[in-house]
Amino acid sequence: MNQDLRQAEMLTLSEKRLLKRHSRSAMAIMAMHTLLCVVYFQFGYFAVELDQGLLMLFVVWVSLFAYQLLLATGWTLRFSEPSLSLPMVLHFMVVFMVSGYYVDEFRLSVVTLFFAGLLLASFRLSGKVMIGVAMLASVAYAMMLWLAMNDRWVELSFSVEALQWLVFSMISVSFAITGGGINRLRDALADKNHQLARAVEQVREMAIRDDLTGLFNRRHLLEVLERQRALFARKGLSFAICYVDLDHFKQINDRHGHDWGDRVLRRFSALALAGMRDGDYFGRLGGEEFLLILPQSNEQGALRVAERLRERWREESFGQEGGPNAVSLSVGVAACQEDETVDELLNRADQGLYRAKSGGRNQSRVA
Ligand SMILES: Nc1nc2c(ncn2[C@@H]2O[C@H](COP(=O)(O)OP(=O)(O)OP(=O)(O)O)[C@@H](O)[C@H]2O)c(=O)[nH]1
Repeated sequence: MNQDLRQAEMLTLSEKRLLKRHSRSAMAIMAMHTLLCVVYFQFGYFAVELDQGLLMLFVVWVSLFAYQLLLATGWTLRFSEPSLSLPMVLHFMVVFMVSGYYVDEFRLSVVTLFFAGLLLASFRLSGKVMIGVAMLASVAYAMMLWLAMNDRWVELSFSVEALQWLVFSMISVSFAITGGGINRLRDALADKNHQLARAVEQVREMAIRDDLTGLFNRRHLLEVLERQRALFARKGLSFAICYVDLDHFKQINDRHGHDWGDRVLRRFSALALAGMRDGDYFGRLGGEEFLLILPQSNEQGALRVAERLRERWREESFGQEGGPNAVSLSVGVAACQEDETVDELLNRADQGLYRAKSGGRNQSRVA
């Protein structure tokens, strides 16, 4: 659970980083466009008055900063497409077409940066949406041209302007098609990453689980014990263990077959797991031996847990299904002592188990 939360947090963090990069690129494109317009204005090619031009600059940059702010705060993460690439590229389109209207001599050059916007959007938008945007841009260019022609018909050459429109439309569609390809590659890569992450998670699970029962395996139990041992040494958090062994298990295999032995092991695992407290650890050490690790427990508490498990297990019977009637268990209980190693603790619990076995089995003993 905690692992999932951590992963989700990391995903959100990397998504935030990507969004910041995305919005910085958008700002850079608009900054270049602004610079170009300012240069054309200086040389008298941008046909607006100074105050009108400043107002346009103000509107463009305020809206861009608002977009930047939404992205930087992570507010857009609630959307399925948090970079807002579609509104961004449409915003570029409107701005570039409006400036194109005012620059007759270099019209195509001021709308060229729209291709950079398309390329940026292609990291997020599907091929179909990209083609749609490119067609819309082509229509917007034609409308802008129609308005400019209406206003300044005598000065403009229809054939040159129409040719430039054609070039713009063709390049837009080409960018959209290439962008669609980039997008598909990105999706395939994301898919592969997802599969890889799942495979890593499966390998991790396989490394800590026992094949037959699905419980934690010996290696993981020893890791947990070392961790509990360190917590005890550092923070004084005590813990206890129950070393559990099914009685006369060899006879089950011998009389009822190995499959029945496996079935009993699985049934016992499920029963023990079902009765466990959150925060406790239960696993199979090997064969018919199991280990219960009880954080923040002393030996009396652990003894109660062991006895409860023994009682519940005694009520299980496989006789009606053709298996053994009742299988008892023996438990060795030990609480970790200061300066005791994990090996020493396990040995002590094993001694308790030995005493339970030699005392007639079907009982728990504290060591
Ligand atoms: N079915 C099955 N049997 C297993 C598995 N692992 C170990 N065993 C068997 O468990 C039996 C353990 O026998 P012993 O160690 O003599 O212990 P026991 O018969 O339970 O006797 P006590 O522990 O003294 O009560 C052996 O026959 C092993 O072959 C397993 O995964 N599946």
